[in-house]
Amino acid sequence: MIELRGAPAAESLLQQARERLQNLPFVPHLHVVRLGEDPASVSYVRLKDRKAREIGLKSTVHVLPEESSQADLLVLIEHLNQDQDAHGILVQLPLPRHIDAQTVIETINPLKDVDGFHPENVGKLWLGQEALLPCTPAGILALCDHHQIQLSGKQVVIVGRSNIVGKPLAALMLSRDATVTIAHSRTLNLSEVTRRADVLVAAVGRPGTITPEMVKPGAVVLDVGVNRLEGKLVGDVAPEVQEVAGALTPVPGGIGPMTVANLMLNTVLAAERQR
Ligand SMILES: Nc1nc(=O)c2c([nH]1)NC[C@@H]1CN(c3ccc(C(=O)N[C@@H](CCC(=O)O)C(=O)O)cc3)C=[N+]21
Repeated sequence: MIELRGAPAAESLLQQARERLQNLPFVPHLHVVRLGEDPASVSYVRLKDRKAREIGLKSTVHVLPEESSQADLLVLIEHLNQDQDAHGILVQLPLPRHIDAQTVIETINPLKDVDGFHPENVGKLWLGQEALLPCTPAGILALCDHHQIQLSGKQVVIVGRSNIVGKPLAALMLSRDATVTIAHSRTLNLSEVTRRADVLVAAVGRPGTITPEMVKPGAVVLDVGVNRLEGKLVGDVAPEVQEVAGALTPVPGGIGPMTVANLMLNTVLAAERQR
């Protein structure tokens, strides 16, 4: 089993971001908005802020109280939309229940939408037009490229149909001429479907979802899960899958670092387009 480590692939994305940065007459500025003190959100936002500074971007984290109104959040976003010194805007998800995430996402200027979640960017992605791409799916493609995993003509099965991973990843895999299946919680005979996969992607958010009998021997397995289990970070793929897979991404140290690296690249790309 080949371990598909994210760090070296993430480094080449970061290198690309640094090089493009050199050719800009100003320093791009990433703004991350967080509501409340959910420990996972605090830790992810810190990771993004630290990496941004590390590669020489400006980074500001805006922390609003958990009980802030949706109107207050929208006012901040509209302010950042107007701000010439805000090139990337990211609102950390999940948001508290009294706030409608879709409304928030649609308020962000699509040119500054470094998450690639705005409907304009989603539409462009499916049309094959230039767009800001969602960080995790784009990171998955970059990881495949780095490890020379061929996608053209292959059976790619994605388990999970979220707007942030499953659906956009399907569009990106299609653009690479893969044959794409999206499976989900209602899929009948799930293991029959997953066993057809040359490349199997687990993006469900539940530990142990992918078990060895669901994997074709030798298949590439990409674990997008980030679950905290008894204080440990685990993916969606059961450890025993190592005995069957031809290649597997570790958690941590697999897709996670690719997501953060792509956010940095997106911030630079967004800044280039705002010149
Ligand atoms: N608007 C928005 N955009 C996001 O991109 C977004 C979000 N909300 N909400 C939460 C998820 C989750 N996410 C991760 C980022 C980095 C790692 C990461 O770097 N993980 C490390 C380990 C980090 C650790 O130890 O906790 C790894 O897998 O090696 C994981 C998960 C981005 N998300």
